[in-house]
Amino acid sequence: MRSVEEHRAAVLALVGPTPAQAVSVGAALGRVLAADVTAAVDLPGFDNSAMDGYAVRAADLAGAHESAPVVLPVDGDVAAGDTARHVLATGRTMRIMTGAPLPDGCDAVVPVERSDGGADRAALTLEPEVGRHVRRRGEDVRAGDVVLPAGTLVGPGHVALAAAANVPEVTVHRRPRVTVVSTGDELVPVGSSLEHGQIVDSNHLMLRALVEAAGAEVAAGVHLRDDADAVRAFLEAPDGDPDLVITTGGVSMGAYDTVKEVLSEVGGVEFVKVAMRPGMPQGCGTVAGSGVAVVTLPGNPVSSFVSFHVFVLPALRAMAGLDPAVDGGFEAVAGEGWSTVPEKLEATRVVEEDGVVRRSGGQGSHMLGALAEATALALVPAGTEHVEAGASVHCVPLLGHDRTRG
Ligand SMILES: Nc1nc2c(c(=O)[nH]1)N[C@H]1C(S)=C(S)[C@@H](COP(=O)(O)OP(=O)(O)OC[C@H]3O[C@@H](n4cnc5c(N)ncnc54)[C@H](O)[C@@H]3O)O[C@H]1N2
Ligand code: MOO
Repeated sequence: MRSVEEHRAAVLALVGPTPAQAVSVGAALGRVLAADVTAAVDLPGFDNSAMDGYAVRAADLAGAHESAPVVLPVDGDVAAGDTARHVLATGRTMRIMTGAPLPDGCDAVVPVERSDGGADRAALTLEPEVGRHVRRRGEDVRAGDVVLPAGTLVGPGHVALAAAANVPEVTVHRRPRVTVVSTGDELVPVGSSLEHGQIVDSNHLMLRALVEAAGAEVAAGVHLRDDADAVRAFLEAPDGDPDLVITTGGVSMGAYDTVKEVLSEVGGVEFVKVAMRPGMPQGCGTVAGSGVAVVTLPGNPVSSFVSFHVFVLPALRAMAGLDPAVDGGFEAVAGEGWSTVPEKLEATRVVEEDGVVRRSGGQGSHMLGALAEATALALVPAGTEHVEAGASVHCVPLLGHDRTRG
């Protein structure tokens, strides 16, 4: 049997980073920078006031105090957005608002709270030091600084910084494009009236949701019956011009396991047993002839879900320009004991709260009822028969519950 690491490496070998493209900074959320972002302007762009108050020359307020105000004539206002260049004369003040450019000659700001609020003459009760309540040009960022390095997964704060640095477009990796294929004669669309033996094609919607939750794009989605010709025709020329095709179902030992049957015949895709539970039957490769990269996931819903996290997610990260090895893994304490199979790595679906994990109900690979509550996978290594209550277990967060991916 192949180890989890070996199969993950085989899947990763199929893919590489997607090409770079320019996008407007406002559309960069969730994308990975393919090039450094360099500030076009200083931040702040000009010396400005941190307070609503009075622009002053600090030396004019020597000795000012609550009990000994210094009264200065007010030479008008400077508001945020005022583009005029004002000059502050010695022995005078101007009312100034937060973010407004400092008049030439001004070296401090007295907050309005330390005044009588006068508009023509103001009594000021603070003796400020030079620089008090002043935000200096370039104190945060200098024009020409690399503010975001290539490889950054763009979050809201990164969008804000690039925009403030007056960078209208950034270069990012194209979102990985994934075509999702579900297979099986028993499957019908959600909302159908179910005949005996039929089930809803939930993996299809589940895998689409996982692809999107991973920040990738669903290039196309299709359900195929267990018809070898239809499966062959689709996999040789899949819809959506995808970077990767993921299939679910039809990879085990059954008489109608069409994906395995067809791709074994076409060639280029290897079908293996991986020492993992759930998710033992797996396949991956490039379809001979077309060169389409395919990862074939098992059909059992929980197996498919777990396999996506363990094998497909690292590949999507690599395609997006991220480090595939970063998985947000964390150590937790088992809040209860449970048995596992010693021959395989067991991906127990768990609920994590305050660093303590418990199983999320039944662990059967068909049990979506128990899966939905899970927040993480506890990865119990092969060789373990029982996880003892109180033991430390290594966990990875499920998509939507990630804490430290990036
Ligand atoms: N004789 C053996 N039988 C099985 C083995 C084995 O080693 N020897 N392995 C078992 C394991 S482990 C798994 S996992 C499954 C994998 O089977 P397939 O990938 O071939 O999947 P199917 O047979 O098509 O379906 C399995 C199961 O999942 C349901 N299913 C399939 N697709 C969907 C979907 N899109 N949405 C919802 N549910 C789906 C399907 O109805 C079956 O119940 O094989 C075991 N058997
Ligand atoms: O591995 Mo299957 O994936 O155990 O149900």
